[in-house]
Amino acid sequence: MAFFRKLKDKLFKSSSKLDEGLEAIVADGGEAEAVEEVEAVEAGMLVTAGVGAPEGASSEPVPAAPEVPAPEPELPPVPEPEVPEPDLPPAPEPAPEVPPAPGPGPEIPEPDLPEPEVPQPEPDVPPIPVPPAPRAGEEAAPKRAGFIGRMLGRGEATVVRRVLDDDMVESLEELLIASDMGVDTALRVTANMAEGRYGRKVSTAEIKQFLADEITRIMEPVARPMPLYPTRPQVVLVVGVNGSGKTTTIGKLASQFRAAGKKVVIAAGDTFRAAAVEQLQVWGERAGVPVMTAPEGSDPASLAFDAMTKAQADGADLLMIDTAGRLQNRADLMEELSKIVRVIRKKDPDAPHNTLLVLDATTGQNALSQVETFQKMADVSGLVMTKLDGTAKGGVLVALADRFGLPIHAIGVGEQIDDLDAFDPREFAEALTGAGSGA
Ligand SMILES: Nc1nc2c(ncn2[C@@H]2O[C@H](COP(=O)(O)OP(=O)(O)OP(=O)(O)O)[C@@H](O)[C@H]2O)c(=O)[nH]1
Repeated sequence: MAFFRKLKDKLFKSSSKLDEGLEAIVADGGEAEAVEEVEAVEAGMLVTAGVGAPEGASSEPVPAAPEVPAPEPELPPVPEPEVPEPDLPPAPEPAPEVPPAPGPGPEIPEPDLPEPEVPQPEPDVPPIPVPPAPRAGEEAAPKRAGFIGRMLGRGEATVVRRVLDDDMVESLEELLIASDMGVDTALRVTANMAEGRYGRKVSTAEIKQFLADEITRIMEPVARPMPLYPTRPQVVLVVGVNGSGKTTTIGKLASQFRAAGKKVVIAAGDTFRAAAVEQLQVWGERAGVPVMTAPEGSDPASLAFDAMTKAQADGADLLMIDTAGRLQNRADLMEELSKIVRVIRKKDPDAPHNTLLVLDATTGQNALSQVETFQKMADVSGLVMTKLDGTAKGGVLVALADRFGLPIHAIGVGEQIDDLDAFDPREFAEALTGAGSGA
């Protein structure tokens, strides 16, 4: 899917941060297992040594890691080195030139494990990329390098798996909090994900998929495009703090609505800054949509009223009203927003039909307080999250969905006119966690 690829490419910062963090967590205390042992574990034939699986845990099958071939139920519970692996490419042996595996992914070979804790020198093996900032007490990178190094040396197919226990859950919580998911949401996501899986061995690929599934579950109810009504004009008020991307979003939306055959009018409600009006005019030109303006410093509520009158007279389908960026702690500016709403309701008591709050993903947790404040002032009906490209804070979207349940109509992933798309929870979750990336 083209957009998925685009989103994955553009969400690289969040994704790589989570990717690397998850790999480090699994590697820290994880053990390399031969692929056939993994198969056996997935088929429910092996019991994790030293860890008592809680009652009920074994009743839930562990989803197969994407890179692992189908289970072979007839295998004995102990890995048999002599079991052939016809579908594996012959491993170069030794393979010093093989670059270090970036993930637990197409993992490397090792039938005669386990004896993982015996560190072996690997003078000829290139160093593994060090995962980011290990948390206090973690020594993920060195351990992982040892394993992978030995695996590379042997050229045999293995996957690193770690028992899902309290320590691992705690590390996952910290990682999700660091990705701006917020404490409450991070705790809920990890708890739900771990439920029924305690005591099981999981690979990075599986953890990513479990997380993506849980995030998708939270996000699905809020993924709704902006509703269109038969009312003419449907008034769309666009609000948000300075620089959140309101003007850009209006330009992108206007372009899409126009392409869908809608007659659109834009009102440049930021009458305080001449530059803002000019910027909107540029977007109007790009989108092929007229932009109504008012002299600098004039009352934005008055412009909104005039724009309503014109849009009604012209039979426009949509009137999109830009507003000045306002900080949520500026009571005077927030009051001015209320005035715009009061005035346009003189023309249509149901207006605005949509109040879009545009949030900049890079502001992280501050987005939560912005929603709270704007909800009080402007009865927000939906969200647009911009600048998801290139931020490590994409997790805030999960927190927003979890806490407010407001519809997310669209996400911005760039500055170009077509860099706005419908919000797809599955694609977002997989892009955020790196699931399905082969790791
Ligand atoms: N990378 C990226 N940049 C964006 C996105 N959306 C908007 N921008 C950029 O963010 C900056 C601010 O966008 P504007 O649309 O001017 O924001 P605004 O909310 O209208 O700003 P004010 O009028 O100051 O309140 C511009 O440089 C945009 O190009 C996005 O999805 N991704």
